[in-house]
Amino acid sequence: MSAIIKRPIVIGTRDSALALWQTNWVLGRLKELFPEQSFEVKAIKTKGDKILDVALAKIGDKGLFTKELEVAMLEGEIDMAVHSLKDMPTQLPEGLVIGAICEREDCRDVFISPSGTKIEDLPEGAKVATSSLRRKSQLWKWRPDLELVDIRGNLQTRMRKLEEQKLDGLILAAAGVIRLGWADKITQYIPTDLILPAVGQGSITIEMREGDEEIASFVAPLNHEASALAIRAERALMRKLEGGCQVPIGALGSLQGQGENRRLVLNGLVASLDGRNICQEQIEGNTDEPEEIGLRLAERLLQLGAREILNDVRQESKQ
Ligand SMILES: NCc1[nH]cc(CCC(=O)O)c1CC(=O)O
Repeated sequence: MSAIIKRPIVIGTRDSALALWQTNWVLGRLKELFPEQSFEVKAIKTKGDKILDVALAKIGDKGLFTKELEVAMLEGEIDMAVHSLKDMPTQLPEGLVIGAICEREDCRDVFISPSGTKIEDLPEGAKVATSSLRRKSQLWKWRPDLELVDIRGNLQTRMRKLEEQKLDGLILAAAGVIRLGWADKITQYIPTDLILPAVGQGSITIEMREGDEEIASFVAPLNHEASALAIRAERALMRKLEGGCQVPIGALGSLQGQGENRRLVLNGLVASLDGRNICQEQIEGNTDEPEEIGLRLAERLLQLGAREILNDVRQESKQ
C-alpha cells in the first residue's frame, strides 16, 4: 500500500471528451484504491488538439498528442499523464516512463454507416472516411473500389462530418466509440484479420517521471498484466520498424493458453500506401520476454519485404 501524500496528486490530460473520459476512469480507480488521497485533474491542450485541418500523416510529428503533457510533467506541474496508448510514441523523452498499461477495451476498428450497410455490402465507389494509412491500405486491399476520404478532428467532429459531407461511412477505433457511449451507432466490428489494429489500440496508459517511487506506487495497481504483455510486444515491433503514424503498421498481441503453457502470439503487418503490397506475419513466444517477440517479428517482416515498403513510404512522404 502506498503512503498518502499530503498534497493533491495532479493528473494531466488532454481536454477532448475521450481524454477526459479516460482520465475520469483512471481517477475513479485511484480513488477506489486510495480513498484517503486527494487528486486533481489538470487539462492541457496539445498541438494535435490545435491543428485540426491537416491529416496527421502530413504533420508527421511524433508526440503530437503528448508533448505538452510531458513538458508539464518534467516541470513538476503535473504528476502523471493519462493517454491513449495508441497516440504515444515508442520512444519516451528522457526522464519519463510508462507507469501502467491499463486493461484493453475492444481493440478492433469499427465501421459506422448512417445507412447501416456493412463494408462488404457498400456500393461500388462508396465514400468512406479515415485518415489513417493503416486503415486505408487494408481497406484498399479489401475493397479497392471505395473512395477513401481524409477526416480529422476529435470523435464528435468526425461524427458531425459524417452527416454534413454525406459520407457512406467512417472507420474508428471501437474503444473510443464505446467509451463515449456511442456503441449503438456501430454498424460493424471489423474482424482483426481484415483490418489489424494499431499498436496499443484500446488501451489507456499512465506516463510518469522515472524514479518517482511515490507516484509509481499509486499507479502500479492499474497495470493489467495481459494487456501490458501484449502491448509491450507490439511496441517493440513498432520501435524496431521505426513506425510513427506516418507508416502503415498494424500489430496485435494476445495471450493464449494457461499457466506454464501460456504463450504470447503476435501478429504484425506493414503495408504500402496503396495497399497492394502488404507484408504480414504471426509468430509466438514465451511471455517472459515480450519485447524479444516484437523484435523477432520485426526482423521477420523486414526480411519478407517490409524494408522495401518502408523505404517507399518514406520517399513518398517527402514529396
Ligand atoms: N488516432 C486517434 C485516436 N487515439 C485513440 C483513439 C481512441 C481509441 C484508442 O484508445 O485506441 C483514437 C480515435 C480513433 O482512432 O478512432
